[in-house]
This record gives sequence, C-alpha cells and structure tokens, in this order.
Amino acid sequence: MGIELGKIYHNYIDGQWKPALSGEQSPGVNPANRREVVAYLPQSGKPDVDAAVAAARKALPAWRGMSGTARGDLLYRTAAIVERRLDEIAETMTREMGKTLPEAKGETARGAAILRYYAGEGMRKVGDVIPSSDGEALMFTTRAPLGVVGVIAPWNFPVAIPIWKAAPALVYGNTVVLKPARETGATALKLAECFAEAGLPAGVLNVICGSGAVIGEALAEHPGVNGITFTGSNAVGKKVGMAAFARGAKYQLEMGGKNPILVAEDADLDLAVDATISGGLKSTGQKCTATSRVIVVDDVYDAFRDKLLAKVRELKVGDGMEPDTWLGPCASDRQRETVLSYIRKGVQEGASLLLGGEQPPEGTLADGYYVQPTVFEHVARDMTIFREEIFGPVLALVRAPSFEAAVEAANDSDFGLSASVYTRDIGRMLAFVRDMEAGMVRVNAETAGVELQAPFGGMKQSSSHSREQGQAAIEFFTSIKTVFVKG
Ligand SMILES: NC(=O)C1=CN([C@@H]2O[C@H](COP(=O)(O)OP(=O)(O)OC[C@H]3O[C@@H](n4cnc5c(N)ncnc54)[C@H](OP(=O)(O)O)[C@@H]3O)[C@@H](O)[C@H]2O)C=CC1
Ligand SMILES: O=C(O)CCC(=O)C(=O)O
Repeated sequence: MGIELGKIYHNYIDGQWKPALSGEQSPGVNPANRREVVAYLPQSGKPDVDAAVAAARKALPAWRGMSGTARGDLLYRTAAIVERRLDEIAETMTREMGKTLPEAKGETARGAAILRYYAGEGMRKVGDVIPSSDGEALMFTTRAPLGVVGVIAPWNFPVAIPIWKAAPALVYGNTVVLKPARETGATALKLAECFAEAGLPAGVLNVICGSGAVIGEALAEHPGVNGITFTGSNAVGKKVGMAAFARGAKYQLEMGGKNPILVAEDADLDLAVDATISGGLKSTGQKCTATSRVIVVDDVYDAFRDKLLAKVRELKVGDGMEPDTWLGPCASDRQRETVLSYIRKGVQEGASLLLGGEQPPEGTLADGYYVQPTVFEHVARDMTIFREEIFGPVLALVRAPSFEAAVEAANDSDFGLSASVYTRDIGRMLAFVRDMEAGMVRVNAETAGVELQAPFGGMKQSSSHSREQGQAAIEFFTSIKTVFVKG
C-alpha cells in the first residue's frame, strides 16, 4: 500500500491543522513524473506567519518551564512514531523530491536517531561552576533558550535537516516555526503529525508552507522570532542573515559548498573512484557536501579518469521508487534547468565534456527532471564549473602537477564546507588536515555524509561560522547566563 496521492495538506499552527488564511493552495508534483500530483500544499502568506509566531510565543513560557527530561521524553516518543511511519514518510520524500527510496528510508531512520540524541540532551549538564574571587559567593553558568526559533529548511534532506534544527531547539526550551522548502511540504507536515501524535503541546512546533520569498522572508523579519536557522543557497542565506542581524536576532546559516576530493599518487584508486561517485552523484549531487571538484595528481590522473568513467557509465538513472535506480531526478524543473545551464557554461568556457551532459533520451524518463551523470575534464580554475555550486550530478576533473598543488587548487574557492583526500601517506594526511580550509576534513572517506553526534558546518562562505548538530547545537539554540549568588 503506497501513500495517498493528491492529498490536501494544511499548516500545523497552535496544535491545529489549518488551511492558508487566503485559502490558496498549490500542487506539488513528483520530479520523476511531472504528471503525478503528490500533494496540494497551503500557499501561506504573512498573516499565517503572524498566527504561527503568535502560537509559538503563547506556548513558550510553559514549554521553557518544563524540565529538560520532560521535553526529551516527548522527543523519544516522536522518534518511535517516526520509525513506525518510516515507510510512509520515506515514500513521501521520494515522490516529493526524487531521492531513491533506500536513501529516503536511511534519512528517515537518521531523523529518528537525531531525535533520540537530542532527547538525551535534556538530561545533560548545561553549565559550569566557576570559582568566584569572592569566597562567600557561588558563581556558575546556566543556559537560557532563545525564545521562538524560525527554521527555514531546504528540500535536499527534508527529514534530517528540519529535525537536526528543530530537535535541539525544542529540547533546550525554545518553541519553533518551521518553514519547509516548497518542494517538500508534505514530508514536513508528516513530521508535524508525528510530533502531534507524541503529545507535543499546542504551539510548541508550528509548520507553515508557502513561498520562501513571502513567508521565509516574513519569518526572518518577524519581531517575534528570536533566532533563525537556515540551510540553503548563499544568496538567500545572506538575505536571511542580514534581516535577522538588522533587528538583533540570532542567526545561523548553512549554505553552499564546492567540495573537492584530492587523489594523491599513492591513493587506492578503486576506493577513490567509489568515493568520488558516491560523494558526487548520490542524491543526484544535491548535497551541500557533494563532491564537485576532483583534483587528481598527474601521475595517476589517466588511470583514475578511465576507472571513473567506466563506473559512471554503469549508473542507472531512473525513478527513485524503482528498486534498480541508483540516481533519481533533480528535485524540480527549476533545479534541472540550473544544472543544465551550468553544463552548457562548462562547454562554452572550454572544459571537455567526457560523459553525460544532457537529459536522458526520451522514453520512460521523458516526464521527469532528469540529468545524466556528467563528467568534465580540462577544467580551469577560472571556469564557472570550478567556482560555483552546481547542486547536480556533475563532476569536474582537474589535473594537478603535485600533491601540494592539489591542496592549493582545492583551497582556491569561496567555499569551505567539506574536503576529502585519498592517500596512504601519513605525512600527506596530516598536511591536508592542517592546510585544508574546510569545516569537514575527511581522509580516505567521501566528502558527503555527516554524523549526527559531531559538529557540522563550514568555513569561508559556506556558513555563518557557527556549527550545527552534536553538542555544538547548544551554542546556537541557547544563551549563556553567568550567575553570581551571594547569600
Ligand atoms: N546548502 C544546502 O544544503 C542547499 C543548497 N542549495 C543551493 O541553492 C540553490 C537553489 O536552491 P533553492 O531551493 O532555490 O534554495 P533556496 O536558498 O532558495 O531555498 C532554501 C530555503 O529558503 C527559502 N527561501 C527562498 N527565498 C527566501 C527568502 N527570500 N527569504 C527567506 N527564505 C527564503 C526556500 O523556500 P522556497 O522553497 O519556498 O523557495 C527554502 O525553504 C541550489 O541549486 C543549491 O546550490 C539548495 C538547497 C540546499
Ligand atoms: O552529507 C550529508 O549527509 C549532509 C549534507 C547536508 O547537510 C546538506 O546537503 O545540506
């Protein structure tokens, strides 16, 4: 039994399911088959944002007043419900944004694991006792929640990202207004159903769907929102950050990447090829941690390229619901057009297109937003495909005369999210860890894939220099209070 297609969804505000106040809704189509309407989603406006923020503000005192353990218990219960509904949530995700069903199931299971991790945070320490210079006083730190937190989420990890933002926000005593990407509203509303079934009090989590330019902006500018956490493009992230900064709200931005994998002359080439393919092309290259620049030392360049091409040719493109599909469609028509325009630019600017570069030939794929896995070589550092985030199944091969030159080329980027190296030499590993300007530095492992218990974030223009996930989340979602008590 599959999910109900074409269902009409409502916003989740103040513990109730409500249509947009305007009554407007918009269809969300399956990127693997544009004829399939997956869901009708509310097209909310500013009055809906006002209602959601008012509900979150009203719920705040009681939620903040509960113990961390009690808040954590609600997250444990939500995790169990997400797990029970895993197949349905994963199918909704695949039909809304195209990633393969096994990937969607893995991500949903990860969502439950993130909820459990932060449920446990409700019982962990929040401060330190610091010796005072006054022998009769007690000085210590504690943590206060920010208040109402706005979560603006992208479509590429529609379960993991909203949860890794909302779960720590909630457990530390904040209330939340979540605005999912327009592509993945139904998946987010199913998560809201799980929180509601777990017994989360009304108004503690609110989910509203609609255009980013309207309700995302309204949330960032709203005087009732104390903090905004955003993942998405650099252009929008900067706008959101500036809107929050202008009114003194706290903000956290996770944005693009242009992640390199370096292949040294002593690398295990088979492993390096597998990591390049998995890191660069899984989820159709739509990860901020996706491998995009493949920088290979001259001595092994030809052998690496030939192995890579042989394996990429074997990848099966198709509907993510089909069991033999390795690579699904781009998440939307807009995203497919962006990717194809980068490919055209690569060709115009003189890179050599070795493989792919087009929509797959007509047939069963004609109704979806597909792009063939694409490999370029002779990519120069001033080319657009070397410099800008593509967010599609496109790899740019770069030949480097030496390992040192490869590191230098890898650092020649405005971004610094993730970077990986393949080498067996401990000296090279350590040099890479020291010299690479990236928040996630990975040795003999692909650039993508993050662990929920470890800090995640980037350097340079990849982030606002904060970190998400693991214990790092407490830094954004709370403020430190230093307390001095004298009897
Ligand atoms: N770092 C990452 O993980 C991601 C990076 N990207 C990058 O962004 C590119 C474009 O993707 P796209 O989906 O358009 O990313 P956006 O940055 O536009 O979208 C991310 C989120 O921000 C919302 N948003 C859009 N405009 C505004 C605004 N003015 N104020 C506040 N919120 C807003 C979106 O809503 P809505 O969906 O309604 O527009 C969505 O919820 C990709 O090609 C990729 O390069 C995209 C997704 C994730
Ligand atoms: O690599 C991952 O698992 C996470 C990637 C990510 O956070 C993103 O693409 O937004």
